[in-house]
Amino acid sequence: MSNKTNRDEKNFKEAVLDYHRSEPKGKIEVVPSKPHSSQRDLSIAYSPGVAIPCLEIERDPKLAYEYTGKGNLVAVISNGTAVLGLGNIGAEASKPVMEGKGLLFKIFADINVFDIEINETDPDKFIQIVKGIAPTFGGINLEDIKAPEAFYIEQKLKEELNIPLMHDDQHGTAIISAAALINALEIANKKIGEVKVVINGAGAAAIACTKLYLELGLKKENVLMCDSKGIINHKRENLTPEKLFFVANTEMETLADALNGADVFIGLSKADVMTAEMLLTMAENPIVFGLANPNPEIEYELAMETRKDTIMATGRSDYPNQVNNVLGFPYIFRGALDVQATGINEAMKLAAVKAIADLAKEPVPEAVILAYNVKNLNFSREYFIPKPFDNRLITRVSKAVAKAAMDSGIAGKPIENFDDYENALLDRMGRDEKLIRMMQNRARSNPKRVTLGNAEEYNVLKAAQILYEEGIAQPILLGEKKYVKEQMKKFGIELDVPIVDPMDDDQEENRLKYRETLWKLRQRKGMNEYKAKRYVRQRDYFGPLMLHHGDTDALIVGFSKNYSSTIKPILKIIEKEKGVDKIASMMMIMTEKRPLFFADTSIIPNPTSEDLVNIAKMAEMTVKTFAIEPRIAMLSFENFAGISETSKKVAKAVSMLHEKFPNMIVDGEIQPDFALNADHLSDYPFSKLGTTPANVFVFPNLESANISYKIIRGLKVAQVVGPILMGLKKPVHVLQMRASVDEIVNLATIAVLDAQRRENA
Ligand SMILES: NC(=O)C1=CN([C@@H]2O[C@H](COP(=O)(O)OP(=O)(O)OC[C@H]3O[C@@H](n4cnc5c(N)ncnc54)[C@H](OP(=O)(O)O)[C@@H]3O)[C@@H](O)[C@H]2O)C=CC1
Ligand SMILES: CC(=O)C(=O)O
Ligand SMILES: [Mg+2]
Repeated sequence: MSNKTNRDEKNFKEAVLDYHRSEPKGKIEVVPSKPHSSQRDLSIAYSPGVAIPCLEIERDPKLAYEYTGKGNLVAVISNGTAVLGLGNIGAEASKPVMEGKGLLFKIFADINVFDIEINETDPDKFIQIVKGIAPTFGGINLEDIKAPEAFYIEQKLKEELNIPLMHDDQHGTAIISAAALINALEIANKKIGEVKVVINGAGAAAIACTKLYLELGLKKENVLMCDSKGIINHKRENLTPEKLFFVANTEMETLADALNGADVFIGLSKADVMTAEMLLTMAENPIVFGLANPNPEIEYELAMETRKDTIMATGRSDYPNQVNNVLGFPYIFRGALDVQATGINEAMKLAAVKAIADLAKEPVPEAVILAYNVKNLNFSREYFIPKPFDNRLITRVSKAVAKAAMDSGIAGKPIENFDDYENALLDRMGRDEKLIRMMQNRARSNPKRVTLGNAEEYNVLKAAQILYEEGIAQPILLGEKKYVKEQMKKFGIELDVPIVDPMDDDQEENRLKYRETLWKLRQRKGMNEYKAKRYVRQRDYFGPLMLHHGDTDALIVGFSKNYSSTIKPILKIIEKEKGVDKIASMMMIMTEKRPLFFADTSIIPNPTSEDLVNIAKMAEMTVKTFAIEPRIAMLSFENFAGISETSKKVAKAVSMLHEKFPNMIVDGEIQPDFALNADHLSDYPFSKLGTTPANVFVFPNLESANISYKIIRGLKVAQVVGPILMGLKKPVHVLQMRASVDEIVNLATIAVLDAQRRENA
């Protein structure tokens, strides 16, 4: 080991210990979930009030799910006999792992955990203890208990308890590795029914994994299983029933023998037991899962150096394809708890395998790509299993598991509406993407052609891929064809959509048509035919002209140019809507609770009262497109006082709005914190806003609007969508410079809805 590696390891060790000992020590704590500040609160939370739910539960034990936290509480229980790959280190020493699991349950699936380390190695006594504490919990996750005791313990407890219970090292590992195996086989172009598989390890994880692979089609005669003594063959004596099941009729003895010609190696044993020489003897495109923790059976670098065609997964987060049960247990328990399943059966496990395997083939959201600091993730040798921070796992896996529990008849409380359930899952995780999802669903019902400018840029290409694959829009890429294709290749983005290059020969007809139009539109504004001919070869003009002619339904531009130079050609070509004097723009701010809309954020520097009236009216109409009732606050830095010049301007706009549009919910001038707060609003009973907080903010000038949303964007406290251009006859929107992939996808989605609205108008 080099000095550098030594130093890195030492630093890492210190960092890990610091993390664990910093206050509050450990990784999880108990937090009250109900009010507790008054004497009355305490008399309800505890005696005497608490006796009432106690008696209710005595009458009907199922009511424990109603009146206590049981339904969302899982016990993570170990006796410390097979902790990671560290072996029998004892109950107390296993506590950091169990607390860690508690943390993962909470952050990934909002499940509360008590970690319980039991100092008992006798299986029957252990079972008795777990049974004794079971009433506390909605589910039980057994962890790091050594084989063969683990099989007996789990089996007995499953028979005796009727809550979701799973030994995660067995089934969690089986589920995730099976999903990875299905996908790795697809990449290797091999069939599960034909491959030769070597399983190294014959413990809890290995036995359960292999059994699940058999259910998926693996042939038992194609399996060679090895334990610490070598291949489990017919010559071996004193085998446990679990090992006996896998006895192979072979004279071969060693792992090296077994691997000769094998297609797949699954390591669930110990670090470094597989050598480069062994790997060299495997069949082509060898699938190598080195899953021992913390270090795999063969180091990733060594495997890849030895054979370039290796398709590899490990249990580690620092290499591609991490097979870790964190991809499964939070979501499997979430789904099982939510339907009050009486167990975790094969149907639920298989549903989880499929959901996880399928997810790896879908385009990866930008948030995940950013979390892993990579350029792109596409289904490939380097990515065939979803990443732990993929926030789609909760909806995909939990839904699949809950549904399987219902279909297989073990759900105590079936889910009535899976769309509502999906929303509840997302709400639980505090990710308010509901509106975006609703918008995307509506876009999908009638996807429109959306032309994306600057198509050579990665973010634009990635956004186009998502829009296309998710069926939100039919993207058209506007850019230099050759370069766009090169970039697609470079980023591994495969996308079969039209690429429009204004310079290309195949655009000659359009160039002529657009030249004529541009000249006619602008001939009294200094445009001559020669200039028009030149301009139509520029994308800034070509895109708006496509839109003008209906050769695209919507246009998204501006990724790499500033707003004002991007918007100029648009305004020369696309007319304003009837009755609109000045166009304006609006940002949608996706706060945790609900969306807010800010206008005008980028067009009218110092609006007059009349301008503010128009901005409010256009904002009202646009917000209605999202099926949201607009409640408009006309902002200032005073509340209904009209003292400063700014407030006077706003107050005048408000009185014009009240007179012209008596049904509009609009008032001011008001400060934003008052407009957002029901208590503060109640001080102004005369206001049209009543006591329901406003959701649309019309700012007194561009500076305040622009600065406000940029603070939010910069702080990353809420997703910002827009700017949504208001007042033009056609759906065209200008991106913020260097917009993120999500921002482009969201704005394109809005453009599709805009196009749909105009089609239906
Ligand atoms: N990546 C992941 O998600 C997961 C990884 N794991 C890892 O899998 C490993 C096993 O865990 P688990 O099944 O719970 O533990 P067990 O104690 O139940 O099983 C360990 C198995 O490994 C075998 N073994 C030990 N040394 C060797 C060797 N040199 N060659 C072949 N086999 C050997 C043992 O053989 P014998 O029977 O002869 O004692 C035993 O069968 C651990 O490293 C663990 O970290 C586990 C769960 C999830
Ligand atoms: C990941 C896990 O559960 C283990 O290594 O034991
Ligand atoms: Mg474990």
